[in-house]
Amino acid sequence: MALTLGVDTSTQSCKALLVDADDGHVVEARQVPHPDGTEVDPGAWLTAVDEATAGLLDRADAVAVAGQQHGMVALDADDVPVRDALLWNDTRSAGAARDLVEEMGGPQACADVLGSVLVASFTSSKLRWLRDHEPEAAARVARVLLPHDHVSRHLAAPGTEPFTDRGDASGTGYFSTVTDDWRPDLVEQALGHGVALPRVVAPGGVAGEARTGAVLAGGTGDNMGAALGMALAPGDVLVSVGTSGVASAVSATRVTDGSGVVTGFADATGGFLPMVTTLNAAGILDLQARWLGVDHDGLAELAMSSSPGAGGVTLLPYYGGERSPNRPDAAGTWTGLSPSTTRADLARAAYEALLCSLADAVDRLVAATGEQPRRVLMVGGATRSAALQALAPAILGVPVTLPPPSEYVALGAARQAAWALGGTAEPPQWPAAGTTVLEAAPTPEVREAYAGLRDRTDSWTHTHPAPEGTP
Ligand SMILES: Nc1ncnc2c1ncn2[C@@H]1O[C@H](COP(=O)(O)OP(=O)(O)O)[C@@H](O)[C@H]1O
Ligand SMILES: O=C(CO)[C@@H](O)[C@H](O)COP(=O)(O)O
Repeated sequence: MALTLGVDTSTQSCKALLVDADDGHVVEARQVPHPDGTEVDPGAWLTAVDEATAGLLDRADAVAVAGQQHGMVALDADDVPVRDALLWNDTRSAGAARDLVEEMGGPQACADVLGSVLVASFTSSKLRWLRDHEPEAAARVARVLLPHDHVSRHLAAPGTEPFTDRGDASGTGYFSTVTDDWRPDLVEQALGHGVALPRVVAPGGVAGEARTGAVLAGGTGDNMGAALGMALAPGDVLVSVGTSGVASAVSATRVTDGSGVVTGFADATGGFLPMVTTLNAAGILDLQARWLGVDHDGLAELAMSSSPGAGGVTLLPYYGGERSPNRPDAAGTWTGLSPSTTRADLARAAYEALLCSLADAVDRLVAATGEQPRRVLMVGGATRSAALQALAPAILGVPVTLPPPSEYVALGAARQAAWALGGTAEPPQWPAAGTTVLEAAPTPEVREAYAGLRDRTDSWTHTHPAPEGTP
Protein backbone atom coordinates (compact mmCIF):
# COMPACT_ATOMS: atom_id res chain seq x y z
CA MET A 1 0.00 0.00 0.00
CA ALA A 2 1.48 3.37 -1.02
CA LEU A 3 1.00 6.15 1.54
CA THR A 4 0.89 9.88 0.93
CA LEU A 5 1.21 12.65 3.48
CA GLY A 6 -0.88 15.82 3.13
CA VAL A 7 -0.04 18.86 5.27
CA ASP A 8 -2.20 21.93 5.84
CA THR A 9 -0.09 24.75 7.30
CA SER A 10 -3.11 26.83 8.16
CA THR A 11 -3.71 30.03 10.10
CA GLN A 12 -4.44 28.44 13.46
CA SER A 13 -2.67 25.10 13.23
CA CYS A 14 -0.67 22.59 11.23
CA LYS A 15 -2.64 19.50 10.24
CA ALA A 16 -1.14 16.33 8.80
CA LEU A 17 -2.98 13.36 7.26
CA LEU A 18 -1.29 10.11 6.29
CA VAL A 19 -3.49 8.65 3.57
CA ASP A 20 -3.76 5.45 1.53
CA ALA A 21 -2.83 6.63 -1.98
CA ASP A 22 -5.16 4.09 -3.61
CA ASP A 23 -8.46 5.16 -2.05
CA GLY A 24 -7.84 8.29 0.06
CA HIS A 25 -8.57 6.45 3.31
CA VAL A 26 -7.05 8.35 6.27
CA VAL A 27 -4.57 6.17 8.16
CA GLU A 28 -3.44 8.73 10.76
CA ALA A 29 -4.26 12.39 11.54
CA ARG A 30 -2.35 14.97 13.60
CA GLN A 31 -2.83 18.65 14.52
CA VAL A 32 -0.39 21.07 16.21
CA PRO A 33 -1.37 24.67 17.05
CA HIS A 34 0.24 27.77 15.51
CA PRO A 35 0.85 31.00 17.40
CA ASP A 36 -2.00 33.55 17.45
CA GLY A 37 -1.79 36.85 15.66
CA THR A 38 -1.64 38.37 12.20
CA GLU A 39 2.18 38.50 12.20
CA VAL A 40 4.05 35.34 13.05
CA ASP A 41 7.65 34.09 13.11
CA PRO A 42 7.65 31.70 10.13
CA GLY A 43 10.03 29.47 12.12
CA ALA A 44 7.04 28.57 14.31
CA TRP A 45 5.40 26.88 11.31
CA LEU A 46 8.52 24.75 10.80
CA THR A 47 8.52 23.64 14.44
CA ALA A 48 4.80 22.81 14.15
CA VAL A 49 5.19 20.82 10.92
CA ASP A 50 8.08 18.82 12.41
CA GLU A 51 5.90 17.90 15.37
CA ALA A 52 2.83 17.16 13.23
CA THR A 53 4.70 14.94 10.78
CA ALA A 54 7.06 13.16 13.22
CA GLY A 55 6.83 9.44 12.51
CA LEU A 56 4.54 10.07 9.49
CA LEU A 57 6.98 11.63 7.02
CA ASP A 58 9.25 8.53 7.07
CA ARG A 59 6.26 6.32 6.21
CA ALA A 60 5.10 8.43 3.26
CA ASP A 61 5.92 7.62 -0.36
CA ALA A 62 4.91 11.15 -1.38
CA VAL A 63 4.15 14.41 0.41
CA ALA A 64 2.61 17.82 -0.37
CA VAL A 65 1.94 20.95 1.67
CA ALA A 66 -1.06 23.27 1.28
CA GLY A 67 -1.18 26.46 3.31
CA GLN A 68 -2.84 29.72 4.26
CA GLN A 69 -2.65 32.00 1.21
CA HIS A 70 -0.90 35.34 0.67
CA GLY A 71 1.37 35.49 3.77
CA MET A 72 4.62 37.41 3.19
CA VAL A 73 7.71 35.38 4.10
CA ALA A 74 10.50 37.84 3.25
CA LEU A 75 14.02 36.34 3.43
CA ASP A 76 17.45 37.98 3.29
CA ALA A 77 20.43 36.76 1.24
CA ASP A 78 21.14 34.10 3.92
CA ASP A 79 17.50 32.93 3.82
CA VAL A 80 16.78 34.41 7.25
CA PRO A 81 13.40 36.19 7.62
CA VAL A 82 13.90 39.98 7.69
CA ARG A 83 10.87 40.24 10.03
CA ASP A 84 7.88 38.18 11.14
CA ALA A 85 5.57 37.08 8.32
CA LEU A 86 2.54 39.30 7.72
CA LEU A 87 -0.53 37.09 7.29
CA TRP A 88 -3.52 37.30 4.92
CA ASN A 89 -5.68 38.79 7.71
CA ASP A 90 -3.32 41.63 8.60
CA THR A 91 -4.95 44.82 7.34
CA ARG A 92 -2.11 47.32 7.83
CA SER A 93 -1.36 47.07 4.08
CA ALA A 94 -4.80 48.38 2.97
CA GLY A 95 -3.40 51.77 1.88
CA ALA A 96 -0.52 50.07 0.08
CA ALA A 97 -3.04 47.95 -1.85
CA ARG A 98 -4.96 51.07 -2.91
CA ASP A 99 -1.70 52.68 -4.13
CA LEU A 100 -0.72 49.63 -6.15
CA VAL A 101 -4.17 49.34 -7.75
CA GLU A 102 -3.98 52.96 -8.82
CA GLU A 103 -0.47 52.48 -10.24
CA MET A 104 -1.74 49.49 -12.25
CA GLY A 105 -4.39 51.68 -13.90
CA GLY A 106 -7.35 51.03 -11.59
CA PRO A 107 -9.32 48.00 -10.33
CA GLN A 108 -10.38 46.53 -13.68
CA ALA A 109 -6.90 46.88 -15.20
CA CYS A 110 -5.50 45.15 -12.11
CA ALA A 111 -8.04 42.30 -12.33
CA ASP A 112 -7.37 41.91 -16.05
CA VAL A 113 -3.71 41.10 -15.32
CA LEU A 114 -3.86 39.33 -11.95
CA GLY A 115 -7.38 37.87 -11.99
CA SER A 116 -8.00 39.84 -8.77
CA VAL A 117 -8.06 43.40 -7.49
CA LEU A 118 -5.39 43.84 -4.82
CA VAL A 119 -6.54 44.27 -1.22
CA ALA A 120 -4.56 44.28 2.02
CA SER A 121 -4.32 40.46 2.05
CA PHE A 122 -2.17 40.13 -1.06
CA THR A 123 1.59 39.56 -0.72
CA SER A 124 2.46 42.50 -2.98
CA SER A 125 0.45 44.89 -0.76
CA LYS A 126 2.50 43.67 2.22
CA LEU A 127 5.76 44.17 0.31
CA ARG A 128 4.74 47.74 -0.51
CA TRP A 129 3.87 48.32 3.15
CA LEU A 130 7.34 47.00 4.08
CA ARG A 131 9.01 49.35 1.57
CA ASP A 132 7.13 52.33 2.96
CA HIS A 133 7.30 51.56 6.70
CA GLU A 134 10.38 49.41 7.29
CA PRO A 135 12.75 50.45 4.47
CA GLU A 136 15.86 48.93 6.09
CA ALA A 137 14.20 45.51 6.29
CA ALA A 138 12.79 45.96 2.77
CA ALA A 139 16.25 46.66 1.36
CA ARG A 140 17.51 43.32 2.76
CA VAL A 141 14.80 41.19 1.11
CA ALA A 142 16.40 38.81 -1.40
CA ARG A 143 13.63 36.20 -1.73
CA VAL A 144 9.89 36.12 -1.05
CA LEU A 145 8.01 32.90 -0.32
CA LEU A 146 4.44 32.03 0.63
CA PRO A 147 3.78 30.07 3.83
CA HIS A 148 3.32 26.78 1.97
CA ASP A 149 6.54 27.35 -0.03
CA HIS A 150 8.47 27.94 3.20
CA VAL A 151 7.15 24.76 4.82
CA SER A 152 7.61 22.65 1.63
CA ARG A 153 11.22 23.79 1.42
CA HIS A 154 11.78 22.75 5.03
CA LEU A 155 10.57 19.21 4.24
CA ALA A 156 12.62 19.03 1.01
CA ALA A 157 16.01 17.37 0.57
CA PRO A 158 18.85 19.81 1.37
CA GLY A 159 19.74 22.02 -1.60
CA THR A 160 16.26 21.91 -3.19
CA GLU A 161 15.49 25.24 -4.83
CA PRO A 162 12.29 26.81 -3.42
CA PHE A 163 9.13 26.06 -5.40
CA THR A 164 5.43 26.87 -5.42
CA ASP A 165 2.39 26.25 -7.64
CA ARG A 166 0.13 28.45 -9.78
CA GLY A 167 -2.75 28.29 -7.28
CA ASP A 168 -0.95 29.88 -4.37
CA ALA A 169 1.16 32.07 -6.70
CA SER A 170 -2.04 33.65 -8.04
CA GLY A 171 -2.64 35.20 -4.61
CA THR A 172 0.65 37.09 -4.53
CA GLY A 173 -0.22 40.07 -6.74
CA TYR A 174 2.78 39.42 -9.00
CA PHE A 175 1.59 36.34 -10.89
CA SER A 176 -0.49 36.81 -14.02
CA THR A 177 -3.41 34.47 -14.61
CA VAL A 178 -3.21 35.53 -18.29
CA THR A 179 0.31 34.20 -18.90
CA ASP A 180 0.24 31.69 -16.00
CA ASP A 181 3.61 33.01 -14.91
CA TRP A 182 5.35 35.44 -12.57
CA ARG A 183 5.40 39.17 -13.29
CA PRO A 184 8.79 40.03 -11.70
CA ASP A 185 8.24 43.68 -12.70
CA LEU A 186 5.25 43.83 -10.33
CA VAL A 187 7.18 42.51 -7.31
CA GLU A 188 9.86 45.08 -8.12
CA GLN A 189 7.23 47.81 -8.35
CA ALA A 190 5.83 46.81 -4.96
CA LEU A 191 9.09 46.39 -3.04
CA GLY A 192 11.35 48.79 -4.92
CA HIS A 193 13.80 46.14 -6.11
CA GLY A 194 13.78 42.66 -7.65
CA VAL A 195 13.81 39.43 -5.61
CA ALA A 196 14.23 35.69 -6.26
CA LEU A 197 10.87 33.97 -6.74
CA PRO A 198 10.23 30.24 -6.36
CA ARG A 199 9.94 28.08 -9.47
CA VAL A 200 6.36 27.16 -10.36
CA VAL A 201 5.66 23.40 -10.40
CA ALA A 202 3.01 22.31 -12.93
CA PRO A 203 -0.28 20.79 -11.70
CA GLY A 204 0.38 17.17 -10.69
CA GLY A 205 4.13 17.66 -11.16
CA VAL A 206 7.03 16.50 -9.02
CA ALA A 207 8.89 19.33 -7.28
CA GLY A 208 11.74 17.16 -6.04
CA GLU A 209 12.42 14.84 -3.12
CA ALA A 210 11.56 15.20 0.52
CA ARG A 211 14.40 14.83 3.02
CA THR A 212 13.26 11.20 3.45
CA GLY A 213 13.53 10.53 -0.30
CA ALA A 214 9.72 10.60 -0.78
CA VAL A 215 8.27 12.28 -3.86
CA LEU A 216 7.55 15.94 -3.10
CA ALA A 217 4.68 17.65 -4.96
CA GLY A 218 4.30 21.40 -5.53
CA GLY A 219 1.74 22.01 -2.78
CA THR A 220 -0.78 24.84 -3.11
CA GLY A 221 -2.91 27.42 -1.29
CA ASP A 222 -5.28 26.06 1.34
CA ASN A 223 -8.43 26.89 -0.62
CA MET A 224 -7.04 25.20 -3.74
CA GLY A 225 -6.16 22.25 -1.48
CA ALA A 226 -9.74 22.10 -0.16
CA ALA A 227 -11.07 22.06 -3.75
CA LEU A 228 -8.81 19.06 -4.50
CA GLY A 229 -9.69 17.33 -1.23
CA MET A 230 -13.42 17.75 -1.90
CA ALA A 231 -13.00 16.83 -5.59
CA LEU A 232 -15.03 19.98 -6.25
CA ALA A 233 -16.93 19.76 -9.55
CA PRO A 234 -18.63 22.40 -11.72
CA GLY A 235 -21.90 23.40 -10.05
CA ASP A 236 -20.53 22.93 -6.52
CA VAL A 237 -20.06 25.96 -4.26
CA LEU A 238 -17.77 25.24 -1.32
CA VAL A 239 -18.31 27.29 1.82
CA SER A 240 -15.39 27.05 4.25
CA VAL A 241 -15.79 28.26 7.84
CA GLY A 242 -12.30 28.42 9.30
CA THR A 243 -10.37 31.50 10.42
CA SER A 244 -11.52 32.95 7.09
CA GLY A 245 -14.95 32.48 5.59
CA VAL A 246 -14.75 31.44 1.94
CA ALA A 247 -17.18 30.75 -0.89
CA SER A 248 -15.39 29.16 -3.84
CA ALA A 249 -16.13 27.26 -7.04
CA VAL A 250 -14.03 25.59 -9.73
CA SER A 251 -14.16 27.18 -13.16
CA ALA A 252 -12.60 26.40 -16.51
CA THR A 253 -12.47 30.10 -17.38
CA ARG A 254 -10.60 33.06 -15.86
CA VAL A 255 -12.62 35.43 -13.70
CA THR A 256 -11.61 39.11 -13.66
CA ASP A 257 -14.04 40.87 -11.31
CA GLY A 258 -13.18 44.58 -11.35
CA SER A 259 -15.38 45.20 -8.30
CA GLY A 260 -12.69 43.34 -6.36
CA VAL A 261 -15.10 41.18 -4.40
CA VAL A 262 -14.41 37.94 -6.29
CA THR A 263 -10.74 36.98 -6.52
CA GLY A 264 -10.03 35.02 -9.72
CA PHE A 265 -7.35 32.67 -8.43
CA ALA A 266 -5.81 29.81 -10.39
CA ASP A 267 -6.44 26.34 -8.96
CA ALA A 268 -4.15 23.34 -8.47
CA THR A 269 -5.38 21.38 -11.50
CA GLY A 270 -4.91 23.85 -14.37
CA GLY A 271 -8.27 25.64 -14.04
CA PHE A 272 -9.45 28.54 -11.88
CA LEU A 273 -10.91 29.02 -8.41
CA PRO A 274 -13.03 32.18 -8.15
CA MET A 275 -13.56 32.98 -4.47
CA VAL A 276 -15.04 35.46 -2.03
CA THR A 277 -13.17 35.59 1.30
CA THR A 278 -14.13 37.16 4.61
CA LEU A 279 -11.63 38.02 7.33
CA ASN A 280 -14.07 37.22 10.14
CA ALA A 281 -15.52 33.71 10.41
CA ALA A 282 -14.92 31.05 13.11
CA GLY A 283 -13.36 33.74 15.29
CA ILE A 284 -16.77 35.43 15.65
CA LEU A 285 -17.96 32.36 17.57
CA ASP A 286 -14.70 32.01 19.52
CA LEU A 287 -15.04 35.59 20.74
CA GLN A 288 -18.73 35.25 21.55
CA ALA A 289 -18.15 32.06 23.54
CA ARG A 290 -15.39 33.82 25.50
CA TRP A 291 -17.59 36.85 26.20
CA LEU A 292 -20.45 34.64 27.40
CA GLY A 293 -18.14 32.41 29.43
CA VAL A 294 -19.14 29.15 27.68
CA ASP A 295 -17.50 26.58 25.42
CA HIS A 296 -18.58 25.97 21.82
CA ASP A 297 -21.24 23.43 22.77
CA GLY A 298 -22.59 25.86 25.35
CA LEU A 299 -22.71 28.65 22.78
CA ALA A 300 -24.60 26.40 20.36
CA GLU A 301 -27.11 25.44 23.05
CA LEU A 302 -27.69 29.06 23.99
CA ALA A 303 -28.15 30.09 20.34
CA MET A 304 -30.68 27.35 19.68
CA SER A 305 -32.75 28.46 22.67
CA SER A 306 -33.22 31.92 21.09
CA SER A 307 -35.33 32.42 17.95
CA PRO A 308 -34.72 33.61 14.36
CA GLY A 309 -33.75 37.29 14.47
CA ALA A 310 -32.19 36.94 17.96
CA GLY A 311 -34.87 38.99 19.69
CA GLY A 312 -34.14 41.98 17.40
CA VAL A 313 -30.35 41.94 17.99
CA THR A 314 -28.22 42.25 14.85
CA LEU A 315 -24.44 42.03 14.66
CA LEU A 316 -22.17 43.21 11.87
CA PRO A 317 -19.16 41.00 12.70
CA TYR A 318 -16.27 42.94 11.12
CA TYR A 319 -14.16 42.73 14.28
CA GLY A 320 -10.79 42.44 12.54
CA GLY A 321 -11.65 44.90 9.76
CA GLU A 322 -13.20 43.21 6.72
CA ARG A 323 -12.20 42.24 3.20
CA SER A 324 -15.63 41.30 1.73
CA PRO A 325 -16.91 43.98 1.76
CA ASN A 326 -13.59 45.81 1.64
CA ARG A 327 -13.68 47.69 4.96
CA PRO A 328 -10.19 47.18 6.40
CA ASP A 329 -10.77 49.76 9.15
CA ALA A 330 -14.20 48.48 10.24
CA ALA A 331 -15.03 47.20 13.74
CA GLY A 332 -17.89 45.02 15.01
CA THR A 333 -21.27 46.75 15.39
CA TRP A 334 -24.18 45.55 17.54
CA THR A 335 -27.70 46.98 17.23
CA GLY A 336 -31.10 46.26 18.76
CA LEU A 337 -29.83 45.64 22.31
CA SER A 338 -32.51 46.25 24.93
CA PRO A 339 -33.30 45.34 28.55
CA SER A 340 -35.06 42.22 27.24
CA THR A 341 -32.01 40.96 25.34
CA THR A 342 -30.85 37.60 26.70
CA ARG A 343 -27.52 35.76 26.60
CA ALA A 344 -29.23 33.35 24.20
CA ASP A 345 -30.01 36.26 21.83
CA LEU A 346 -26.38 37.37 21.93
CA ALA A 347 -25.21 33.86 21.05
CA ARG A 348 -27.82 33.58 18.28
CA ALA A 349 -26.85 36.95 16.79
CA ALA A 350 -23.22 35.78 16.49
CA TYR A 351 -24.22 32.67 14.47
CA GLU A 352 -26.64 34.68 12.36
CA ALA A 353 -23.98 37.32 11.61
CA LEU A 354 -21.44 34.68 10.58
CA LEU A 355 -23.94 32.95 8.31
CA CYS A 356 -25.28 36.19 6.78
CA SER A 357 -21.72 37.20 5.95
CA LEU A 358 -21.18 33.79 4.29
CA ALA A 359 -24.51 34.10 2.45
CA ASP A 360 -23.35 37.46 1.08
CA ALA A 361 -20.15 35.76 -0.09
CA VAL A 362 -22.11 33.03 -1.90
CA ASP A 363 -24.37 35.62 -3.57
CA ARG A 364 -21.43 37.66 -4.78
CA LEU A 365 -19.69 34.57 -6.14
CA VAL A 366 -22.80 33.46 -8.00
CA ALA A 367 -23.34 36.99 -9.38
CA ALA A 368 -19.77 37.19 -10.68
CA THR A 369 -19.56 33.71 -12.19
CA GLY A 370 -23.15 33.72 -13.49
CA GLU A 371 -23.46 30.06 -12.46
CA GLN A 372 -26.28 28.96 -10.15
CA PRO A 373 -24.95 26.40 -7.68
CA ARG A 374 -26.18 22.84 -7.98
CA ARG A 375 -24.95 22.10 -4.44
CA VAL A 376 -23.64 24.19 -1.55
CA LEU A 377 -21.12 22.23 0.53
CA MET A 378 -19.76 23.33 3.90
CA VAL A 379 -16.40 22.48 5.53
CA GLY A 380 -14.01 24.01 8.10
CA GLY A 381 -13.51 23.91 11.86
CA ALA A 382 -16.70 25.77 12.84
CA THR A 383 -18.92 23.26 10.98
CA ARG A 384 -18.47 21.03 14.06
CA SER A 385 -21.01 23.34 15.71
CA ALA A 386 -24.53 21.86 15.94
CA ALA A 387 -25.99 25.39 15.80
CA LEU A 388 -24.06 26.30 12.67
CA GLN A 389 -25.31 23.11 11.03
CA ALA A 390 -28.90 23.84 12.06
CA LEU A 391 -28.92 27.51 11.04
CA ALA A 392 -26.86 27.32 7.82
CA PRO A 393 -29.64 26.10 5.47
CA ALA A 394 -32.13 28.58 7.00
CA ILE A 395 -29.89 31.60 6.45
CA LEU A 396 -28.23 30.51 3.19
CA GLY A 397 -31.78 29.71 2.00
CA VAL A 398 -30.75 26.41 0.34
CA PRO A 399 -30.00 22.84 1.49
CA VAL A 400 -26.39 22.53 2.66
CA THR A 401 -24.35 19.40 1.99
CA LEU A 402 -22.10 18.43 4.88
CA PRO A 403 -19.29 15.96 4.18
CA PRO A 404 -18.03 13.77 7.04
CA PRO A 405 -15.69 15.64 9.42
CA SER A 406 -12.13 15.63 8.03
CA GLU A 407 -9.32 18.02 7.20
CA TYR A 408 -10.10 18.61 3.54
CA VAL A 409 -7.15 20.93 2.83
CA ALA A 410 -4.69 18.31 4.11
CA LEU A 411 -6.63 15.63 2.23
CA GLY A 412 -6.30 17.71 -0.94
CA ALA A 413 -2.56 17.98 -0.37
CA ALA A 414 -2.41 14.19 0.08
CA ARG A 415 -4.33 13.79 -3.20
CA GLN A 416 -1.91 16.11 -4.95
CA ALA A 417 0.99 14.04 -3.58
CA ALA A 418 -0.69 10.83 -4.84
CA TRP A 419 -1.12 12.51 -8.24
CA ALA A 420 2.60 13.36 -8.41
CA LEU A 421 3.49 9.84 -7.23
CA GLY A 422 1.28 8.20 -9.89
CA GLY A 423 2.49 10.47 -12.70
CA THR A 424 -0.99 10.38 -14.28
CA ALA A 425 -2.59 13.13 -16.37
CA GLU A 426 -5.42 13.64 -13.85
CA PRO A 427 -5.54 13.43 -10.05
CA PRO A 428 -6.46 9.97 -8.70
CA GLN A 429 -10.20 9.35 -8.27
CA TRP A 430 -10.94 8.46 -4.66
CA PRO A 431 -14.37 7.14 -3.63
CA ALA A 432 -16.62 10.02 -2.49
CA ALA A 433 -17.49 9.95 1.21
CA GLY A 434 -21.17 9.84 2.21
CA THR A 435 -22.64 13.27 2.92
CA THR A 436 -25.48 14.64 5.04
CA VAL A 437 -27.90 17.13 3.52
CA LEU A 438 -29.00 19.79 6.03
CA GLU A 439 -32.39 21.38 5.37
CA ALA A 440 -34.44 24.08 7.13
CA ALA A 441 -37.16 26.61 6.32
CA PRO A 442 -35.48 29.79 5.01
CA THR A 443 -35.41 32.87 7.29
CA PRO A 444 -34.97 35.75 4.81
CA GLU A 445 -35.92 38.29 7.49
CA VAL A 446 -32.63 37.58 9.26
CA ARG A 447 -30.66 38.47 6.14
CA GLU A 448 -32.78 41.59 5.58
CA ALA A 449 -31.98 42.91 9.06
CA TYR A 450 -28.29 42.13 8.52
CA ALA A 451 -28.22 43.77 5.07
CA GLY A 452 -29.87 46.87 6.51
CA LEU A 453 -27.14 47.23 9.13
CA ARG A 454 -24.40 46.40 6.60
CA ASP A 455 -25.59 49.05 4.18
CA ARG A 456 -26.34 51.68 6.84
CA THR A 457 -22.77 51.50 8.09
CA ASP A 458 -21.17 51.85 4.64
CA SER A 459 -21.60 50.98 0.99
CA TRP A 460 -20.82 47.36 0.10
CA THR A 461 -17.31 48.20 -1.07
CA HIS A 462 -15.98 51.64 -0.54
CA THR A 463 -13.03 51.36 -2.84
CA HIS A 464 -14.56 49.35 -5.67
CA PRO A 465 -18.27 49.85 -6.45
CA ALA A 466 -20.46 46.76 -6.58
CA PRO A 467 -21.96 45.69 -9.91
CA GLU A 468 -25.63 46.59 -10.23
CA GLY A 469 -28.14 43.99 -9.09
CA THR A 470 -25.89 42.43 -6.43
CA PRO A 471 -26.75 42.69 -2.73
N1 LIG B 1 -17.67 23.07 17.83
C1 LIG B 1 -17.22 24.23 17.32
N2 LIG B 1 -18.02 25.30 17.22
C2 LIG B 1 -17.58 26.46 16.69
N3 LIG B 1 -16.32 26.65 16.26
C3 LIG B 1 -15.47 25.62 16.35
C4 LIG B 1 -15.86 24.36 16.87
N4 LIG B 1 -14.78 23.53 16.81
C5 LIG B 1 -13.77 24.26 16.28
N5 LIG B 1 -14.17 25.50 16.00
C6 LIG B 1 -13.36 26.63 15.47
O1 LIG B 1 -12.82 26.33 14.21
C7 LIG B 1 -11.68 27.18 14.01
C8 LIG B 1 -10.58 26.41 13.35
O2 LIG B 1 -11.03 25.99 12.10
P1 LIG B 1 -10.00 25.57 10.96
O3 LIG B 1 -10.80 25.28 9.75
O4 LIG B 1 -9.11 24.49 11.47
O5 LIG B 1 -9.18 26.93 10.82
P2 LIG B 1 -7.89 27.32 9.97
O6 LIG B 1 -7.83 26.31 8.84
O7 LIG B 1 -8.17 28.69 9.49
O8 LIG B 1 -6.71 27.27 10.88
C9 LIG B 1 -11.28 27.73 15.38
O9 LIG B 1 -11.59 29.12 15.42
C10 LIG B 1 -12.14 26.90 16.32
O10 LIG B 1 -12.48 27.58 17.51
O1 LIG C 1 -6.90 34.83 2.38
C1 LIG C 1 -7.51 33.81 2.18
C2 LIG C 1 -8.01 33.47 0.83
O2 LIG C 1 -7.79 34.48 -0.12
C3 LIG C 1 -7.76 32.86 3.31
O3 LIG C 1 -8.74 31.91 3.00
C4 LIG C 1 -6.45 32.22 3.75
O4 LIG C 1 -6.04 31.31 2.75
C5 LIG C 1 -6.54 31.60 5.13
O5 LIG C 1 -7.37 30.50 5.18
P1 LIG C 1 -7.82 29.71 6.51
O6 LIG C 1 -6.67 29.66 7.44
O7 LIG C 1 -9.01 30.39 7.06
O8 LIG C 1 -8.15 28.33 6.00
